[in-house]
Amino acid sequence: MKVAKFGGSSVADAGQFKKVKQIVESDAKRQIIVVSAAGKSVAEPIKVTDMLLDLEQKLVADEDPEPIFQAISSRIIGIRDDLNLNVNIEADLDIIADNLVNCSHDYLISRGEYLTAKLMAAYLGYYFVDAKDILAFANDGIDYVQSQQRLLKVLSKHSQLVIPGFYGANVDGSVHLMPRGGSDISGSILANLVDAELYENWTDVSGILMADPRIVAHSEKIDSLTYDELQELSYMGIGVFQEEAVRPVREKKIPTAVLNTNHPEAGGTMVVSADEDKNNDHIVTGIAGRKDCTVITIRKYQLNKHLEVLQNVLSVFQKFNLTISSVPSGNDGFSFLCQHGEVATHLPALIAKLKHTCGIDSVEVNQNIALVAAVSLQLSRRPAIAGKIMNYLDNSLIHVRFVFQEGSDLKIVFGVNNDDYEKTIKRIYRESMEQHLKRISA
Ligand SMILES: Nc1ncnc2c1ncn2[C@@H]1O[C@H](COP(=O)(O)OP(=O)(O)O)[C@@H](O)[C@H]1O
Ligand SMILES: N[C@@H](CC(=O)OP(=O)(O)O)C(=O)O
Repeated sequence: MKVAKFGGSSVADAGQFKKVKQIVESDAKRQIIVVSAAGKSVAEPIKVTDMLLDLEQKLVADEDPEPIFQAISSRIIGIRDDLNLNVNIEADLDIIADNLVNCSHDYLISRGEYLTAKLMAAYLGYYFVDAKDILAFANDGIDYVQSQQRLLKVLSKHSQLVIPGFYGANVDGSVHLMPRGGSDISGSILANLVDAELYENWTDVSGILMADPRIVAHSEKIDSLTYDELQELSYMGIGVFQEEAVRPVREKKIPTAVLNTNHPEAGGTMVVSADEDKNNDHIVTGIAGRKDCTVITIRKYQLNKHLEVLQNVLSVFQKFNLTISSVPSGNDGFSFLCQHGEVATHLPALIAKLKHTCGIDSVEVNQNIALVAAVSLQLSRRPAIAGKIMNYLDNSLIHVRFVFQEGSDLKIVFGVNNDDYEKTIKRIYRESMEQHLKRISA
């Protein structure tokens, strides 16, 4: 059995639905279909999920939600009518409208997936199952045992299912929403639950590219990479596969393919375990990064002898509810990396608290920093690669503010100024491709 997840771009309109149907019907093993909410297309500049978020804003601001609700409804009804489907989707829209005022955030934002899956099930002639009746979430994440029991029960009666992505249910039965891009996670969990022979993640690019195609035009495709490499790339920000979607497939070593709904014939990227990976001749497997980081460096003379200071500092970060990664910077210092958007409003209060309650000698803040990571299994085997990349950047006059290697040595991260972000990615890409071409022609 195969689990196939189709992203928002693959279900953006009736034309995309037709492509999905062709793909699904070309392989009888594609029995579990997961869909995102209708996403962007040439004619539709906004994802339904973002329209729902706008709708929620209107409700919070006590403004009239009707125009956005109508826009969402006409998009969904438009797909239904273009496909000549006999589905009373108005009944579902009425229920959502009735619930608007009192419903939870998770319920409202998940309705794009719910409605899109209803249409897809009717179009494919598959059985619709609500994700909240399958994916059970407890406090510490997905409950695999309960979710599997529920899924197998449905599968014993219906062998072809469409399930909305992006949500499941809490213990009390209410909707549990996943992070943005979460349909990838739903598909991956479902693949785990049925021990799928393949998890297919259908999107609008022919696989995972070595670098973001919006930065490096005609970037080389990664033919295969390991779960760990994908995890690192996703963590660093490649949008094509949600970071939390790696674990469920890795746990059961389920081969995972990233494929293009618009060009199924083009092939894609295979994600496999390290012992099956064939992509050993690139010095860098992929490059990813993100802008707008804030680096907060604390210093304390002989910090290694005063670990209680670090403990105090960490508890301050915890109080402000910040997601951080931390890096030792020399004997007496420690740097904490945060996303600017998350830390900006708290910065003055955070700095004051760090200065006055933690027993540190100094605190320094650097903003507008971009992180760029080169990820490769080869980095752990050939440490000199890190030095080579540093050389390329130095030759390009890119000021590297700091470097660290982490993630079981699979990734080396360069901190550069925001303005150098694209240039850094392009430079690492160009040099690693040149090295690769030299190696294969030698
Ligand atoms: N390294 C990369 N390889 C492929 N796509 C990437 C990469 N980095 C960023 N992307 C972007 O991710 C997009 C696909 O993710 P997403 O928009 O979530 O698709 P979907 O709607 O199918 O879920 C691509 O259109 C591409 O612009
Ligand atoms: N619709 C949700 C979940 C999702 O996975 O979407 P997509 O597959 O289009 O990235 C979002 O926009 O975040």
